Amino acid sequence: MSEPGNIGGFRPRRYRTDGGGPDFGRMIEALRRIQDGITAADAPEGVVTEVADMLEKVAAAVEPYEVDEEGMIAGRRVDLPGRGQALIPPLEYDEWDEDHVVARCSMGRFYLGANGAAHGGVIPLVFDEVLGRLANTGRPVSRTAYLHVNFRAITPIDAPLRVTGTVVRIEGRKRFLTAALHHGDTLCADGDALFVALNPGQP
Ligand SMILES: CCCCCCCCCC(=O)SCCNC(=O)CCNC(=O)[C@H](O)C(C)(C)COP(=O)(O)OP(=O)(O)OC[C@H]1O[C@@H](n2cnc3c(N)ncnc32)[C@H](O)[C@@H]1OP(=O)(O)O
Repeated sequence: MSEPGNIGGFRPRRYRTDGGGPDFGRMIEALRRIQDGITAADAPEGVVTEVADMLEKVAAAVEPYEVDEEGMIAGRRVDLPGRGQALIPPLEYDEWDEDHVVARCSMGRFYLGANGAAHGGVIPLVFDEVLGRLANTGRPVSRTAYLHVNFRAITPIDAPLRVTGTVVRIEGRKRFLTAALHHGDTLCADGDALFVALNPGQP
């Protein structure tokens, strides 16, 4: 798999891989475990109080190191699952070029909607993430103008999922892409999106 370090027109330092600094990946993995664990737990009062105390200490430990967006690590570590951003399911990329992408992920309890199915809002999040990165691979930066999603079957949590994305065509500033999400042979969701390349000065 080849994955560009400098995507689209974003400033090069915005996207980074491990530079040998602090183990940010380990911290985000721990945070993902906390998200899943707390979501899944029905703990007794003493444990809830103890965990709340610990989490307040965790928050207090990192808050002095807040930086502005330009200096952030989360969301910019393209070598980490989900770019090191705990909102995004931990996507791992198997294939990547300027025309298509194939990724894997499994969504934990944090992403549960109900009855074993992933929350419906997570699927557009996954598609926007995968298609956004694909749309901007080797091209000037674009943003999502629309993203249409069809929910074809429930997306199970704690199960291996496959996400594919394809660039269908490009017309000037407009990039049309499609996405699909499978569990085994089951098509769980598909979608199509328009990304529009930004004009100078557009945020
Ligand atoms: C490693 C890092 C990877 C990062 C991955 C994450 C990527 C995530 C990507 C995102 O989620 S971005 C956040 C969500 N999207 C936004 O916030 C975008 C908000 N909208 C905008 O900023 C503007 O609407 C946009 C830049 C998309 C377009 O505005 P413009 O004023 O530049 O475009 P304009 O209105 O001139 O339209 C350009 C063309 O697109 C067409 N168009 C625009 N919006 C459309 C729409 N919604 N539906 C259909 N066509 C649309 C429009 O008709 C026109 O077609 P023609 O050139 O053929 O005339």
